[in-house]
Amino acid sequence: MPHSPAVEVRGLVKRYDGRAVVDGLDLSAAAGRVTAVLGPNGAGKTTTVECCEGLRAPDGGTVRVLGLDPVADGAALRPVIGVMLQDSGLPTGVRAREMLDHVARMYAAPLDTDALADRLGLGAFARTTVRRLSGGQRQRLALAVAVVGRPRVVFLDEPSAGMDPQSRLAVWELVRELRDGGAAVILTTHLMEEAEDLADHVVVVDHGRVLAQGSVPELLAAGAEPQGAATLAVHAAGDVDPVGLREHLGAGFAVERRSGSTLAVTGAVDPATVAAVTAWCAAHDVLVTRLDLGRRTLEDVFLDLTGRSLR
Ligand SMILES: Nc1ncnc2c1ncn2[C@@H]1O[C@H](COP(=O)(O)OP(=O)(O)OP(=O)(O)O)[C@@H](O)[C@H]1O
Repeated sequence: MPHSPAVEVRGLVKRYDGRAVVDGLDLSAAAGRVTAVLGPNGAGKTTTVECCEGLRAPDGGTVRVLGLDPVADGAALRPVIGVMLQDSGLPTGVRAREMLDHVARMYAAPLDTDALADRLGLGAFARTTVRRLSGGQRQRLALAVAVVGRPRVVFLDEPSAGMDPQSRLAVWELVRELRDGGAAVILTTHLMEEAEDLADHVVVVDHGRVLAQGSVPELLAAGAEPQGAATLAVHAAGDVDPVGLREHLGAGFAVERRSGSTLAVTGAVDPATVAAVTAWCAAHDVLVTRLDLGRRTLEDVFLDLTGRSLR
């Protein structure tokens, strides 16, 4: 029998003030898989996820979670889904640990709250009210609350936003365990590293539509450089002028700014190109701190698909 997806979204439309912020979006997420939804600010990720959670009613299309309609069948779904909202959504006057224990009591077979609190480091702020938690602490509590009921489907909206590196690693480990335990995990993120590390399936959305989807290797392969071309990332200690370097390298090379001090040189990069780049940098008193050849990242694919301008 074919395996039906845990979450299936077909032709989803959601309008605000007559404007479609989700505009015919298709998405499916399987059990035992992490599905990452990526997209620029305002792309429609949260709106899509909130339609799956039953928090918003679609204006068009269908959403099914474990075969049920999240709005009409909300009561049946609530015990088997876990939700971590972007703004945590937790009541602010309750102490952190009391909140977790209270939610745990609502489920038939919750996780051991001592162990969960321990691994997410909640002990340090167990008696602090939600209102007084730092952003990262609140995120950790919201994640614990989302998973304590052993959900079959977990929605995590930017789960590691604002977290320190230690917390992020703990979150990633927990997400992998949920997946390995058979849950369908759907997460939104702006962290390409998070998607590369965790996701079995990546869905890139913009303007409320899916631009591309697949595994990370599939997306990287689909956006590969033309035959013979490669990208050399030039990381420098200070600002680098892409126009000057492009003129120095001549026709056949494109030079783009990736961030203030990183340039991407694309073309038929050979040893002479690398020498020309470092010679130009030396002549302009630019200290090169790192050179990376070739490895296209998910961020490259994302920027190619969604453009480089701010929204
Ligand atoms: N309740 C609302 N009323 C009106 N507009 C809304 C409402 N909720 C969301 N929007 C608009 O819908 C669009 C999509 O928002 P959404 O939160 O889904 O984007 P997102 O991809 O999650 O963005 P981000 O990465 O910034 O979290 C935005 O332009 C937003 O302003």
